[in-house]
Amino acid sequence: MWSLRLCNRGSRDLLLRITTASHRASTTDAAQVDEISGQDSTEVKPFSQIPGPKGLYNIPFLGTAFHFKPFTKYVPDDLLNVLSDARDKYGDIVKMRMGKDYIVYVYHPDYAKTVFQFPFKEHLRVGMDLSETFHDRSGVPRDLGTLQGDAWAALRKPSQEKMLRPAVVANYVPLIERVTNDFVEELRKKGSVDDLLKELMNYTTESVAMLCFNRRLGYLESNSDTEIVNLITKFFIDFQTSITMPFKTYKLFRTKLYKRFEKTYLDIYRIGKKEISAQRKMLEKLQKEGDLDQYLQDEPNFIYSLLNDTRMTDEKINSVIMSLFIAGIDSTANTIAFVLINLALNPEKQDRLYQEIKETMGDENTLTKEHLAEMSYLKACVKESQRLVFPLMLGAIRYLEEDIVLAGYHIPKNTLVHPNMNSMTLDERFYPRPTEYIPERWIRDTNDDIAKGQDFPFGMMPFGFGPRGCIGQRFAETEMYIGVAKVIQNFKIALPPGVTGVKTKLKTFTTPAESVCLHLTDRNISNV
Ligand code: HEM
Repeated sequence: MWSLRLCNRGSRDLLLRITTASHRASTTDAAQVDEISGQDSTEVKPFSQIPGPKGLYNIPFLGTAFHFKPFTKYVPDDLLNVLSDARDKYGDIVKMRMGKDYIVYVYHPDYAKTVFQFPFKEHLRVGMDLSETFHDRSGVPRDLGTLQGDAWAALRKPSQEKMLRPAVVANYVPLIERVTNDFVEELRKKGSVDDLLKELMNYTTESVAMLCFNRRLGYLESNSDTEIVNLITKFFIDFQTSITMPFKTYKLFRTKLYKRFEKTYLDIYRIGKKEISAQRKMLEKLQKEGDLDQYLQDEPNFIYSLLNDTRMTDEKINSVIMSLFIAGIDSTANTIAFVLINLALNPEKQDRLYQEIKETMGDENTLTKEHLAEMSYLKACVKESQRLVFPLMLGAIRYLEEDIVLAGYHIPKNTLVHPNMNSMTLDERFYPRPTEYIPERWIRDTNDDIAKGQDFPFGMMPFGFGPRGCIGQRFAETEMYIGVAKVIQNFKIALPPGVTGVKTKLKTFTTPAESVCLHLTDRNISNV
Protein backbone atom coordinates (compact mmCIF):
# COMPACT_ATOMS: atom_id res chain seq x y z
CA MET A 1 0.00 0.00 0.00
CA TRP A 2 1.43 3.37 -1.02
CA SER A 3 0.89 6.55 0.90
CA LEU A 4 2.41 9.98 1.23
CA ARG A 5 4.13 8.93 4.41
CA LEU A 6 6.30 6.55 2.40
CA CYS A 7 7.86 9.38 0.39
CA ASN A 8 11.28 10.59 1.31
CA ARG A 9 11.76 14.32 1.76
CA GLY A 10 13.17 14.87 -1.72
CA SER A 11 10.23 13.16 -3.34
CA ARG A 12 7.71 15.08 -1.31
CA ASP A 13 9.22 18.44 -2.30
CA LEU A 14 9.01 17.40 -5.91
CA LEU A 15 5.54 16.07 -5.42
CA LEU A 16 4.25 19.43 -4.17
CA ARG A 17 6.02 21.36 -6.90
CA ILE A 18 4.44 19.21 -9.57
CA THR A 19 0.95 19.52 -8.08
CA THR A 20 1.10 23.29 -8.17
CA ALA A 21 2.54 23.47 -11.67
CA SER A 22 0.01 21.12 -13.16
CA HIS A 23 -2.98 23.17 -12.17
CA ARG A 24 -1.60 26.62 -12.76
CA ALA A 25 -3.53 26.96 -15.97
CA SER A 26 -6.86 25.88 -14.68
CA THR A 27 -7.35 26.86 -11.04
CA THR A 28 -7.33 30.10 -9.14
CA ASP A 29 -6.11 28.49 -5.93
CA ALA A 30 -3.99 25.73 -7.40
CA ALA A 31 -3.09 23.92 -4.20
CA GLN A 32 -6.67 23.58 -3.03
CA VAL A 33 -9.04 22.14 -5.58
CA ASP A 34 -8.57 19.97 -8.61
CA GLU A 35 -11.09 21.50 -11.01
CA ILE A 36 -11.35 18.39 -13.13
CA SER A 37 -12.14 15.89 -10.42
CA GLY A 38 -13.56 18.47 -7.98
CA GLN A 39 -11.41 16.94 -5.24
CA ASP A 40 -9.60 18.80 -2.52
CA SER A 41 -6.01 18.33 -3.64
CA THR A 42 -4.69 18.76 -0.10
CA GLU A 43 -6.24 15.34 0.61
CA VAL A 44 -4.03 13.13 -1.47
CA LYS A 45 -5.55 9.69 -1.90
CA PRO A 46 -3.40 6.57 -2.05
CA PHE A 47 -2.54 4.75 -5.28
CA SER A 48 -4.74 1.82 -4.26
CA GLN A 49 -7.82 4.05 -4.51
CA ILE A 50 -7.34 5.03 -8.15
CA PRO A 51 -10.50 3.82 -9.93
CA GLY A 52 -10.20 0.80 -12.21
CA PRO A 53 -11.31 -2.78 -12.74
CA LYS A 54 -11.49 -4.68 -9.49
CA GLY A 55 -10.98 -8.24 -8.23
CA LEU A 56 -9.51 -10.80 -10.65
CA TYR A 57 -8.54 -8.02 -13.06
CA ASN A 58 -5.75 -7.13 -10.66
CA ILE A 59 -3.91 -10.45 -10.91
CA PRO A 60 -0.58 -9.90 -12.72
CA PHE A 61 -0.71 -11.05 -16.39
CA LEU A 62 -3.98 -12.96 -15.98
CA GLY A 63 -5.82 -9.75 -15.05
CA THR A 64 -4.94 -8.30 -18.46
CA ALA A 65 -6.12 -11.43 -20.28
CA PHE A 66 -9.60 -11.08 -18.68
CA HIS A 67 -10.20 -7.94 -20.77
CA PHE A 68 -10.14 -9.99 -23.98
CA LYS A 69 -11.74 -13.01 -25.66
CA PRO A 70 -13.03 -15.47 -24.48
CA PHE A 71 -13.92 -13.33 -21.43
CA THR A 72 -15.14 -10.30 -23.44
CA LYS A 73 -15.94 -9.50 -27.06
CA TYR A 74 -12.54 -7.87 -27.60
CA VAL A 75 -9.34 -9.27 -29.17
CA PRO A 76 -5.93 -7.79 -28.14
CA ASP A 77 -5.99 -5.46 -31.16
CA ASP A 78 -9.09 -3.83 -29.64
CA LEU A 79 -7.09 -2.53 -26.69
CA LEU A 80 -8.10 1.05 -27.50
CA ASN A 81 -11.78 0.13 -27.11
CA VAL A 82 -11.03 -1.48 -23.75
CA LEU A 83 -9.30 1.73 -22.70
CA SER A 84 -12.06 4.06 -23.85
CA ASP A 85 -14.68 1.87 -22.15
CA ALA A 86 -12.58 2.20 -18.98
CA ARG A 87 -12.69 5.97 -19.26
CA ASP A 88 -16.48 5.94 -19.62
CA LYS A 89 -16.79 3.68 -16.58
CA TYR A 90 -14.17 5.09 -14.19
CA GLY A 91 -13.41 8.69 -15.23
CA ASP A 92 -10.32 10.70 -16.19
CA ILE A 93 -7.82 8.58 -14.29
CA VAL A 94 -7.89 4.79 -14.39
CA LYS A 95 -5.54 2.14 -13.06
CA MET A 96 -5.32 -1.14 -14.96
CA ARG A 97 -3.10 -4.19 -14.74
CA MET A 98 -1.15 -4.55 -18.00
CA GLY A 99 1.03 -7.64 -17.83
CA LYS A 100 3.10 -7.60 -14.67
CA ASP A 101 2.61 -3.94 -13.76
CA TYR A 102 -0.13 -1.40 -13.40
CA ILE A 103 -0.49 1.34 -15.96
CA VAL A 104 -2.23 4.55 -14.98
CA TYR A 105 -4.24 5.94 -17.89
CA VAL A 106 -5.19 9.60 -17.90
CA TYR A 107 -7.81 11.14 -20.11
CA HIS A 108 -7.60 14.86 -19.40
CA PRO A 109 -5.15 17.30 -21.11
CA ASP A 110 -4.24 18.92 -17.77
CA TYR A 111 -3.19 15.55 -16.38
CA ALA A 112 -1.25 14.84 -19.58
CA LYS A 113 0.49 18.18 -19.09
CA THR A 114 1.54 17.24 -15.57
CA VAL A 115 3.01 13.98 -16.84
CA PHE A 116 4.84 15.43 -19.85
CA GLN A 117 6.25 18.37 -17.90
CA PHE A 118 7.72 16.14 -15.20
CA PRO A 119 11.43 17.00 -14.86
CA PHE A 120 12.67 13.65 -16.24
CA LYS A 121 16.38 12.90 -15.98
CA GLU A 122 16.62 9.38 -17.36
CA HIS A 123 14.05 9.79 -20.18
CA LEU A 124 13.28 6.09 -20.22
CA ARG A 125 11.55 4.71 -23.30
CA VAL A 126 8.88 2.13 -22.53
CA GLY A 127 6.84 -0.40 -24.47
CA MET A 128 9.76 -1.59 -26.63
CA ASP A 129 10.04 -5.11 -25.14
CA LEU A 130 10.34 -6.93 -28.48
CA SER A 131 13.07 -4.61 -29.78
CA GLU A 132 14.92 -4.75 -26.47
CA THR A 133 14.81 -8.55 -26.42
CA PHE A 134 16.16 -8.57 -29.96
CA HIS A 135 19.07 -6.22 -29.16
CA ASP A 136 19.97 -8.17 -26.01
CA ARG A 137 19.95 -11.53 -27.80
CA SER A 138 21.56 -10.54 -31.08
CA GLY A 139 24.16 -8.09 -29.82
CA VAL A 140 23.10 -5.61 -32.53
CA PRO A 141 23.61 -2.15 -30.94
CA ARG A 142 20.43 -0.49 -29.68
CA ASP A 143 18.99 2.37 -31.69
CA LEU A 144 17.67 5.78 -30.58
CA GLY A 145 14.23 4.39 -29.83
CA THR A 146 15.49 1.68 -27.46
CA LEU A 147 18.52 3.26 -25.75
CA GLN A 148 18.13 4.67 -22.25
CA GLY A 149 19.82 7.22 -19.97
CA ASP A 150 23.29 8.52 -20.83
CA ALA A 151 23.79 6.21 -23.82
CA TRP A 152 20.58 7.57 -25.34
CA ALA A 153 21.52 11.21 -24.60
CA ALA A 154 24.95 10.72 -26.24
CA LEU A 155 23.25 9.67 -29.46
CA ARG A 156 20.25 11.97 -29.32
CA LYS A 157 22.10 15.26 -28.82
CA PRO A 158 24.23 15.28 -32.00
CA SER A 159 21.39 13.87 -34.11
CA GLN A 160 18.87 16.36 -32.78
CA GLU A 161 21.12 19.32 -33.59
CA LYS A 162 21.04 18.20 -37.19
CA MET A 163 17.37 17.32 -37.41
CA LEU A 164 15.06 19.31 -35.20
CA ARG A 165 16.18 22.87 -35.86
CA PRO A 166 13.66 24.53 -38.22
CA ALA A 167 16.45 26.17 -40.24
CA VAL A 168 18.12 22.79 -40.86
CA VAL A 169 14.90 21.12 -41.98
CA ALA A 170 14.02 24.10 -44.18
CA ASN A 171 17.11 23.19 -46.24
CA TYR A 172 15.41 19.93 -47.10
CA VAL A 173 12.39 21.62 -48.71
CA PRO A 174 13.87 21.64 -52.26
CA LEU A 175 14.93 17.98 -51.96
CA ILE A 176 11.56 16.82 -50.66
CA GLU A 177 9.89 18.95 -53.33
CA ARG A 178 11.82 17.12 -56.06
CA VAL A 179 10.80 13.72 -54.68
CA THR A 180 7.21 14.95 -54.46
CA ASN A 181 7.23 16.17 -58.05
CA ASP A 182 8.26 12.69 -59.18
CA PHE A 183 5.54 11.19 -57.01
CA VAL A 184 2.93 13.49 -58.55
CA GLU A 185 4.15 12.55 -62.04
CA GLU A 186 3.76 8.85 -61.23
CA LEU A 187 0.21 9.55 -59.99
CA ARG A 188 -0.54 11.47 -63.18
CA LYS A 189 0.62 8.51 -65.28
CA LYS A 190 -1.54 6.11 -63.29
CA GLY A 191 -4.67 8.30 -63.32
CA SER A 192 -6.03 6.65 -60.18
CA VAL A 193 -4.64 4.78 -57.23
CA ASP A 194 -5.69 1.26 -56.17
CA ASP A 195 -3.75 1.13 -52.94
CA LEU A 196 -3.11 4.60 -51.55
CA LEU A 197 -0.96 3.46 -48.64
CA LYS A 198 1.33 1.42 -50.88
CA GLU A 199 1.97 4.44 -53.12
CA LEU A 200 2.63 6.62 -50.09
CA MET A 201 5.01 4.10 -48.55
CA ASN A 202 7.09 4.29 -51.73
CA TYR A 203 7.00 8.09 -51.49
CA THR A 204 8.06 8.26 -47.82
CA THR A 205 10.77 5.60 -48.35
CA GLU A 206 12.18 7.72 -51.14
CA SER A 207 12.03 10.91 -49.01
CA VAL A 208 13.57 9.35 -45.91
CA ALA A 209 16.33 7.79 -48.03
CA MET A 210 17.26 11.32 -49.11
CA LEU A 211 17.70 12.19 -45.45
CA CYS A 212 19.38 8.99 -44.30
CA PHE A 213 21.46 7.91 -47.30
CA ASN A 214 21.56 11.08 -49.33
CA ARG A 215 20.46 9.30 -52.46
CA ARG A 216 17.36 8.35 -54.39
CA LEU A 217 16.44 4.66 -54.16
CA GLY A 218 14.18 4.63 -57.23
CA TYR A 219 11.10 3.53 -55.28
CA LEU A 220 8.77 5.78 -57.25
CA GLU A 221 9.52 4.20 -60.58
CA SER A 222 7.10 1.62 -61.95
CA ASN A 223 8.20 -1.97 -61.25
CA SER A 224 10.41 -0.70 -58.45
CA ASP A 225 11.81 -3.07 -55.88
CA THR A 226 9.60 -2.93 -52.77
CA GLU A 227 11.88 -4.83 -50.41
CA ILE A 228 12.22 -1.98 -47.90
CA VAL A 229 8.49 -1.24 -47.86
CA ASN A 230 7.74 -4.94 -47.25
CA LEU A 231 10.30 -5.13 -44.44
CA ILE A 232 9.05 -2.00 -42.69
CA THR A 233 5.45 -3.23 -42.98
CA LYS A 234 6.38 -6.59 -41.41
CA PHE A 235 8.39 -4.84 -38.70
CA PHE A 236 5.41 -2.82 -37.46
CA ILE A 237 2.86 -5.64 -37.76
CA ASP A 238 5.00 -7.84 -35.49
CA PHE A 239 5.77 -4.93 -33.19
CA GLN A 240 2.03 -4.26 -32.81
CA THR A 241 1.37 -7.92 -31.94
CA SER A 242 4.12 -7.78 -29.32
CA ILE A 243 2.63 -4.71 -27.60
CA THR A 244 -0.84 -6.14 -27.13
CA MET A 245 0.14 -9.71 -26.11
CA PRO A 246 -0.80 -10.23 -22.45
CA PHE A 247 1.96 -12.86 -22.07
CA LYS A 248 5.26 -11.77 -23.61
CA THR A 249 6.52 -15.29 -24.32
CA TYR A 250 9.13 -13.99 -26.77
CA LYS A 251 11.06 -12.66 -23.77
CA LEU A 252 11.64 -16.23 -22.60
CA PHE A 253 11.81 -18.20 -25.85
CA ARG A 254 12.77 -17.61 -29.46
CA THR A 255 9.11 -17.79 -30.53
CA LYS A 256 7.91 -17.69 -34.14
CA LEU A 257 7.09 -13.99 -33.71
CA TYR A 258 10.56 -13.31 -32.31
CA LYS A 259 12.36 -15.17 -35.11
CA ARG A 260 10.39 -13.30 -37.77
CA PHE A 261 11.12 -9.95 -36.12
CA GLU A 262 14.82 -10.81 -35.80
CA LYS A 263 15.06 -11.65 -39.49
CA THR A 264 13.24 -8.46 -40.48
CA TYR A 265 15.43 -6.24 -38.32
CA LEU A 266 18.63 -7.88 -39.58
CA ASP A 267 17.52 -7.45 -43.19
CA ILE A 268 16.84 -3.72 -42.64
CA TYR A 269 20.14 -3.41 -40.76
CA ARG A 270 22.02 -5.02 -43.67
CA ILE A 271 20.51 -2.53 -46.16
CA GLY A 272 21.33 0.40 -43.86
CA LYS A 273 24.95 -0.66 -43.35
CA LYS A 274 25.47 -1.14 -47.08
CA GLU A 275 24.08 2.34 -47.85
CA ILE A 276 26.12 4.06 -45.16
CA SER A 277 29.31 2.40 -46.29
CA ALA A 278 28.62 3.38 -49.93
CA GLN A 279 28.03 6.97 -48.83
CA ARG A 280 31.26 7.01 -46.86
CA LYS A 281 33.25 5.72 -49.85
CA MET A 282 31.67 8.30 -52.14
CA LEU A 283 32.52 11.17 -49.77
CA GLU A 284 36.11 9.91 -49.40
CA LYS A 285 36.47 9.78 -53.18
CA LEU A 286 35.13 13.34 -53.55
CA GLN A 287 37.55 14.52 -50.89
CA LYS A 288 40.49 12.88 -52.64
CA GLU A 289 39.51 14.53 -55.90
CA GLY A 290 39.05 17.94 -54.20
CA ASP A 291 35.33 18.12 -55.06
CA LEU A 292 33.88 17.64 -51.60
CA ASP A 293 33.39 21.31 -50.68
CA GLN A 294 31.45 22.03 -53.84
CA TYR A 295 29.34 18.90 -53.35
CA LEU A 296 28.45 19.86 -49.79
CA GLN A 297 27.64 23.43 -50.73
CA ASP A 298 25.00 22.35 -53.21
CA GLU A 299 22.69 20.51 -50.84
CA PRO A 300 22.19 19.59 -47.16
CA ASN A 301 23.78 16.29 -46.23
CA PHE A 302 22.69 14.77 -42.94
CA ILE A 303 24.83 11.65 -43.22
CA TYR A 304 27.94 13.70 -43.95
CA SER A 305 27.28 15.87 -40.90
CA LEU A 306 27.09 12.69 -38.80
CA LEU A 307 30.23 11.17 -40.35
CA ASN A 308 32.02 14.45 -39.74
CA ASP A 309 30.97 14.74 -36.08
CA THR A 310 33.77 13.70 -33.71
CA ARG A 311 31.22 12.54 -31.12
CA MET A 312 29.89 9.91 -33.52
CA THR A 313 31.42 6.49 -34.11
CA ASP A 314 30.45 4.23 -37.02
CA GLU A 315 28.34 2.15 -34.66
CA LYS A 316 26.49 5.22 -33.40
CA ILE A 317 25.85 6.46 -36.92
CA ASN A 318 24.39 3.08 -37.88
CA SER A 319 22.14 3.21 -34.83
CA VAL A 320 20.84 6.70 -35.60
CA ILE A 321 20.22 5.94 -39.26
CA MET A 322 18.43 2.69 -38.38
CA SER A 323 16.08 4.53 -36.01
CA LEU A 324 15.25 7.23 -38.52
CA PHE A 325 14.79 4.84 -41.37
CA ILE A 326 12.52 2.50 -39.40
CA ALA A 327 10.51 5.24 -37.68
CA GLY A 328 10.20 7.57 -40.66
CA ILE A 329 8.42 5.53 -43.33
CA ASP A 330 5.20 3.93 -42.06
CA SER A 331 4.41 6.81 -39.68
CA THR A 332 4.35 9.53 -42.30
CA ALA A 333 2.81 7.42 -45.08
CA ASN A 334 -0.20 6.53 -42.92
CA THR A 335 -0.66 10.10 -41.72
CA ILE A 336 -0.61 11.50 -45.27
CA ALA A 337 -3.02 8.74 -46.34
CA PHE A 338 -5.59 9.86 -43.76
CA VAL A 339 -5.17 13.56 -44.63
CA LEU A 340 -5.94 12.72 -48.26
CA ILE A 341 -8.84 10.46 -47.27
CA ASN A 342 -10.34 13.19 -45.08
CA LEU A 343 -9.96 15.78 -47.83
CA ALA A 344 -11.56 13.38 -50.32
CA LEU A 345 -14.46 12.83 -47.93
CA ASN A 346 -14.88 16.58 -47.36
CA PRO A 347 -14.81 18.29 -50.80
CA GLU A 348 -15.58 21.75 -49.40
CA LYS A 349 -12.46 21.57 -47.17
CA GLN A 350 -10.47 20.31 -50.15
CA ASP A 351 -11.69 23.32 -52.19
CA ARG A 352 -10.70 25.74 -49.44
CA LEU A 353 -7.24 24.18 -49.30
CA TYR A 354 -6.91 24.39 -53.08
CA GLN A 355 -7.83 28.10 -52.92
CA GLU A 356 -5.14 28.68 -50.31
CA ILE A 357 -2.55 26.90 -52.46
CA LYS A 358 -3.55 28.94 -55.53
CA GLU A 359 -3.52 32.24 -53.62
CA THR A 360 -0.14 31.50 -52.06
CA MET A 361 1.68 30.07 -55.05
CA GLY A 362 -0.04 31.95 -57.87
CA ASP A 363 1.48 30.67 -61.12
CA GLU A 364 4.67 29.47 -59.49
CA ASN A 365 5.41 25.79 -59.75
CA THR A 366 8.04 25.45 -57.10
CA LEU A 367 6.86 25.19 -53.53
CA THR A 368 9.23 27.02 -51.20
CA LYS A 369 9.65 27.28 -47.44
CA GLU A 370 8.21 30.82 -47.69
CA HIS A 371 5.05 29.42 -49.30
CA LEU A 372 4.76 26.81 -46.58
CA ALA A 373 5.07 29.49 -43.90
CA GLU A 374 1.97 31.21 -45.33
CA MET A 375 -0.26 28.17 -45.63
CA SER A 376 -2.09 27.98 -42.33
CA TYR A 377 -5.09 26.06 -43.70
CA LEU A 378 -2.77 23.35 -45.05
CA LYS A 379 -1.30 22.89 -41.57
CA ALA A 380 -4.77 22.89 -40.04
CA CYS A 381 -5.87 20.17 -42.50
CA VAL A 382 -2.97 17.94 -41.44
CA LYS A 383 -3.42 18.59 -37.73
CA GLU A 384 -7.16 17.98 -37.85
CA SER A 385 -6.62 14.69 -39.61
CA GLN A 386 -4.15 13.62 -36.90
CA ARG A 387 -6.79 14.51 -34.30
CA LEU A 388 -9.58 12.61 -36.00
CA VAL A 389 -7.39 9.59 -36.77
CA PHE A 390 -4.75 9.63 -34.06
CA PRO A 391 -1.62 8.21 -35.73
CA LEU A 392 -0.37 5.86 -33.05
CA MET A 393 -1.73 3.19 -30.83
CA LEU A 394 0.21 4.12 -27.72
CA GLY A 395 1.76 7.50 -28.42
CA ALA A 396 3.98 8.83 -25.70
CA ILE A 397 3.97 6.87 -22.46
CA ARG A 398 6.11 7.77 -19.46
CA TYR A 399 7.83 5.97 -16.60
CA LEU A 400 7.76 8.25 -13.54
CA GLU A 401 11.11 8.89 -11.95
CA GLU A 402 9.70 10.37 -8.72
CA ASP A 403 6.44 10.29 -6.79
CA ILE A 404 3.82 12.77 -7.96
CA VAL A 405 0.21 13.70 -7.27
CA LEU A 406 -2.07 13.34 -10.25
CA ALA A 407 -5.81 14.01 -10.19
CA GLY A 408 -5.59 13.97 -6.38
CA TYR A 409 -3.95 10.53 -6.22
CA HIS A 410 -0.47 9.64 -5.12
CA ILE A 411 1.43 7.99 -7.97
CA PRO A 412 4.63 6.35 -6.81
CA LYS A 413 7.97 6.47 -8.56
CA ASN A 414 8.44 3.84 -11.30
CA THR A 415 4.76 3.81 -12.29
CA LEU A 416 3.93 3.81 -16.00
CA VAL A 417 1.56 6.63 -16.93
CA HIS A 418 -0.15 6.84 -20.28
CA PRO A 419 -1.87 10.05 -21.38
CA ASN A 420 -4.43 8.41 -23.64
CA MET A 421 -4.50 10.67 -26.69
CA ASN A 422 -6.66 8.28 -28.67
CA SER A 423 -9.53 9.00 -26.31
CA MET A 424 -8.75 12.64 -25.56
CA THR A 425 -8.66 13.67 -29.21
CA LEU A 426 -12.23 12.41 -29.67
CA ASP A 427 -13.58 13.86 -26.44
CA GLU A 428 -16.20 16.55 -27.03
CA ARG A 429 -15.28 18.34 -23.80
CA PHE A 430 -12.10 19.45 -25.59
CA TYR A 431 -12.97 19.15 -29.28
CA PRO A 432 -16.60 20.04 -30.05
CA ARG A 433 -18.21 17.91 -32.80
CA PRO A 434 -15.31 15.47 -32.34
CA THR A 435 -16.19 13.03 -35.11
CA GLU A 436 -16.26 15.71 -37.82
CA TYR A 437 -13.30 16.82 -39.93
CA ILE A 438 -13.11 20.57 -39.21
CA PRO A 439 -9.63 22.05 -39.93
CA GLU A 440 -11.05 25.48 -38.99
CA ARG A 441 -10.79 24.50 -35.31
CA TRP A 442 -7.00 24.98 -35.59
CA ILE A 443 -7.04 28.40 -37.27
CA ARG A 444 -5.77 31.10 -34.91
CA ASP A 445 -8.14 33.89 -33.88
CA THR A 446 -11.18 31.69 -34.44
CA ASN A 447 -13.58 33.05 -31.84
CA ASP A 448 -15.87 30.12 -31.87
CA ASP A 449 -16.49 27.19 -29.56
CA ILE A 450 -15.16 24.95 -32.33
CA ALA A 451 -11.64 26.27 -31.62
CA LYS A 452 -11.81 25.21 -27.95
CA GLY A 453 -9.13 22.55 -28.54
CA GLN A 454 -6.52 25.31 -28.93
CA ASP A 455 -6.77 25.78 -25.15
CA PHE A 456 -5.77 22.15 -24.60
CA PRO A 457 -2.44 21.64 -26.38
CA PHE A 458 -1.65 18.63 -24.20
CA GLY A 459 -4.77 16.83 -25.41
CA MET A 460 -3.27 16.29 -28.83
CA MET A 461 0.44 15.53 -29.09
CA PRO A 462 0.92 13.15 -32.01
CA PHE A 463 4.70 13.57 -31.87
CA GLY A 464 4.97 13.24 -28.10
CA PHE A 465 6.66 15.91 -26.03
CA GLY A 466 9.94 17.06 -24.53
CA PRO A 467 13.50 15.75 -24.87
CA ARG A 468 12.24 12.27 -25.77
CA GLY A 469 9.68 13.57 -28.26
CA CYS A 470 9.80 12.57 -31.94
CA ILE A 471 13.15 13.54 -33.42
CA GLY A 472 11.68 13.38 -36.91
CA GLN A 473 8.78 15.76 -36.21
CA ARG A 474 10.00 18.65 -38.33
CA PHE A 475 11.06 16.43 -41.20
CA ALA A 476 7.71 14.59 -41.08
CA GLU A 477 5.70 17.83 -40.99
CA THR A 478 7.62 19.30 -43.92
CA GLU A 479 7.15 16.11 -45.92
CA MET A 480 3.43 15.95 -45.09
CA TYR A 481 2.81 19.60 -45.96
CA ILE A 482 4.66 19.35 -49.27
CA GLY A 483 3.10 15.97 -50.14
CA VAL A 484 -0.47 17.07 -49.43
CA ALA A 485 -0.07 20.53 -51.02
CA LYS A 486 1.36 19.12 -54.25
CA VAL A 487 -1.27 16.40 -54.59
CA ILE A 488 -4.11 18.88 -54.05
CA GLN A 489 -2.47 21.46 -56.31
CA ASN A 490 -2.44 18.90 -59.13
CA PHE A 491 -5.52 16.76 -58.59
CA LYS A 492 -9.05 16.91 -57.35
CA ILE A 493 -9.24 13.77 -55.24
CA ALA A 494 -12.23 11.55 -54.41
CA LEU A 495 -13.02 8.13 -52.99
CA PRO A 496 -15.05 5.75 -55.17
CA PRO A 497 -18.80 6.58 -55.35
CA GLY A 498 -20.69 5.37 -52.28
CA VAL A 499 -17.62 5.20 -50.00
CA THR A 500 -18.42 7.35 -46.97
CA GLY A 501 -15.60 6.36 -44.66
CA VAL A 502 -12.54 4.19 -44.22
CA LYS A 503 -12.19 1.70 -41.37
CA THR A 504 -8.92 1.73 -39.46
CA LYS A 505 -6.77 -0.87 -37.76
CA LEU A 506 -3.60 -0.65 -35.71
CA LYS A 507 -0.23 -1.70 -37.02
CA THR A 508 1.70 0.26 -34.36
CA PHE A 509 0.58 3.23 -36.46
CA THR A 510 -3.08 3.67 -37.32
CA THR A 511 -3.61 2.38 -40.83
CA PRO A 512 -6.52 1.84 -43.26
CA ALA A 513 -8.06 -1.61 -42.59
CA GLU A 514 -8.29 -2.27 -46.34
CA SER A 515 -6.70 -0.95 -49.51
CA VAL A 516 -7.97 2.53 -50.30
CA CYS A 517 -8.71 3.44 -53.90
CA LEU A 518 -8.33 7.15 -54.72
CA HIS A 519 -9.72 8.78 -57.86
CA LEU A 520 -7.61 11.61 -59.26
CA THR A 521 -8.90 14.30 -61.59
CA ASP A 522 -6.05 16.25 -63.13
CA ARG A 523 -6.48 19.98 -62.50
CA ASN A 524 -4.73 20.52 -65.81
CA ILE A 525 -1.66 22.32 -64.69
CA SER A 526 1.59 21.33 -66.27
CA ASN A 527 3.78 22.39 -63.42
CA VAL A 528 6.01 19.41 -62.81
C1 HEM B 1 3.54 11.60 -38.80
C2 HEM B 1 4.68 11.01 -38.58
C3 HEM B 1 5.23 10.68 -37.21
C4 HEM B 1 4.60 10.53 -36.00
C5 HEM B 1 3.12 10.65 -35.69
C6 HEM B 1 5.62 10.22 -35.01
C7 HEM B 1 5.38 10.03 -33.66
C8 HEM B 1 6.36 9.75 -32.72
C9 HEM B 1 6.13 9.62 -31.29
C10 HEM B 1 4.79 9.79 -30.58
C11 HEM B 1 7.32 9.33 -30.71
C12 HEM B 1 7.54 9.13 -29.21
C13 HEM B 1 7.63 10.51 -28.57
C14 HEM B 1 7.61 10.59 -27.07
O1 HEM B 1 7.75 9.57 -26.39
O2 HEM B 1 7.41 11.72 -26.56
C15 HEM B 1 8.32 9.26 -31.76
C16 HEM B 1 9.64 8.97 -31.56
C17 HEM B 1 10.57 8.88 -32.59
N1 HEM B 1 10.38 9.23 -33.92
FE1 HEM B 1 8.64 9.81 -34.76
N2 HEM B 1 6.84 10.18 -35.65
C18 HEM B 1 6.65 10.47 -36.98
C19 HEM B 1 7.61 10.58 -37.96
C20 HEM B 1 8.95 10.35 -37.78
C21 HEM B 1 9.99 10.51 -38.81
C22 HEM B 1 9.74 11.01 -40.23
C23 HEM B 1 11.16 10.12 -38.23
C24 HEM B 1 12.55 10.09 -38.84
C25 HEM B 1 12.89 10.61 -39.97
C26 HEM B 1 10.88 9.73 -36.85
C27 HEM B 1 11.81 9.27 -35.94
C28 HEM B 1 11.54 9.01 -34.60
C29 HEM B 1 12.56 8.50 -33.68
C30 HEM B 1 13.98 8.10 -34.04
C31 HEM B 1 11.94 8.42 -32.42
C32 HEM B 1 12.60 7.98 -31.11
C33 HEM B 1 13.25 9.19 -30.48
C34 HEM B 1 13.93 8.92 -29.15
O3 HEM B 1 13.54 7.99 -28.46
O4 HEM B 1 14.84 9.71 -28.84
N3 HEM B 1 9.53 9.90 -36.61
N4 HEM B 1 7.72 9.53 -32.98
